[in-house]
Amino acid sequence: MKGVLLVNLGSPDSPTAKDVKPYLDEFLMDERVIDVPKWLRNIIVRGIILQTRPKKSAEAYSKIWWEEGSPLIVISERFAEKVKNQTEMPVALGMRYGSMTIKNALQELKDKGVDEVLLVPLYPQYAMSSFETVVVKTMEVQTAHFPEMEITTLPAFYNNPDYIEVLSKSIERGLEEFDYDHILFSYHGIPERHIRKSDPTKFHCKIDGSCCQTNSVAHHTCYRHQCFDTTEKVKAFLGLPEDKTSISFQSRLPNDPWLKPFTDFEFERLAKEGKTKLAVITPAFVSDCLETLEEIAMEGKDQFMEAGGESYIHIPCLNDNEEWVELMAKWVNDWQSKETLPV
Ligand SMILES: C=CC1=C(C)c2cc3[nH]c(cc4nc(cc5[nH]c(cc1n2)c(C)c5CCC(=O)O)C(CCC(=O)O)=C4C)c(C)c3C=C
Ligand SMILES: [Fe+2]
Ligand SMILES: [Fe+2]
Repeated sequence: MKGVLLVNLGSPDSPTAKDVKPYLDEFLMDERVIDVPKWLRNIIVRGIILQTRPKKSAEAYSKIWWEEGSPLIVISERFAEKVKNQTEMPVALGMRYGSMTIKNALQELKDKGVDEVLLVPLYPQYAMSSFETVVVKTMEVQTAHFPEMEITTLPAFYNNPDYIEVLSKSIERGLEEFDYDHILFSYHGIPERHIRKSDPTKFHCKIDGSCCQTNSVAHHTCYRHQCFDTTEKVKAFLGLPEDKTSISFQSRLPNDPWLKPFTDFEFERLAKEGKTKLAVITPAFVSDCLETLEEIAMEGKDQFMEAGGESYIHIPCLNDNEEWVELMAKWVNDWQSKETLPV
């Protein structure tokens, strides 16, 4: 029998340093996130980052935590529940890190008689630190515990026309009541090195896109160009003028070169250039989370206003929006009945 496994990033169990620490330990000790030899990762993560970050992160999580729990988890659960209502197949939800494990989710599917699974990493763009680690972890769990299960992965949907339409319409709704003079597309950053590592052509990512024009693998452009592609397609769908939009990358750790321009620097640049009414969208995330609710909606607003901005909104992610649920249900049901996957 066929079934669906939705996987998102995960969150700590509570917004306390005690629970944030083991969560960050699992996250940052992932070799696809901090991609250095294990001995060095140990020193960087356990010897340096985990000494101070859990307290700081716990404070940030406290600001956005809901009564029901982590926004990312609660939203993902609502989304999964709605998708469940639109398909005959069993649907389970797992997280790459934290206590809602992929293993438990696969067990839930197995208990319902599932032996053919459609794995849906809940990331529009393909990065080794997001999409790829979900796939690798799921395959490891499958090999170790569920060898009889067959797993198929839904590809990154960053440029799928139906996804672009659903995303664009949600942005349009978000902009209805807001008189903007600029829209910033802020994507999660990654170290530049990750682009080179997961760029299928193994060349440096080039601004004109010539680095990654091949269809030989599932993610036929690098993460950075997938972000550009999502942006360009939304701009085309909504007819947004070139001079009213730009792209940036948020969230970074010190020491490595990360993708530029940085979102926080862009807030200052835009305000100084006289773009004082700013709308920010975050299309690397399908559900709102710490990175959108705290870093963009709260901190970002303060940074922009302090730099001279007059008005600011963060347009929510797709979350459990009906059109997004319907699209996901269409994708999974097409896989069930016709064996087709979105392209
Ligand atoms: C959109 C996809 C994501 C990519 C790519 C990604 C890469 C990446 N992230 C870190 C470090 C941290 N990220 C943190 C939070 C976080 N990251 C994503 C998504 C991607 N990360 C989400 C959805 C979230 C929010 C989780 C939530 O519970 O709401 C954090 C934890 C918070 C903090 O301390 O700031 C860290 C740390 C790295 C190093 C990286 C690529 C190398
Ligand atoms: Fe992250
Ligand atoms: Fe590229």
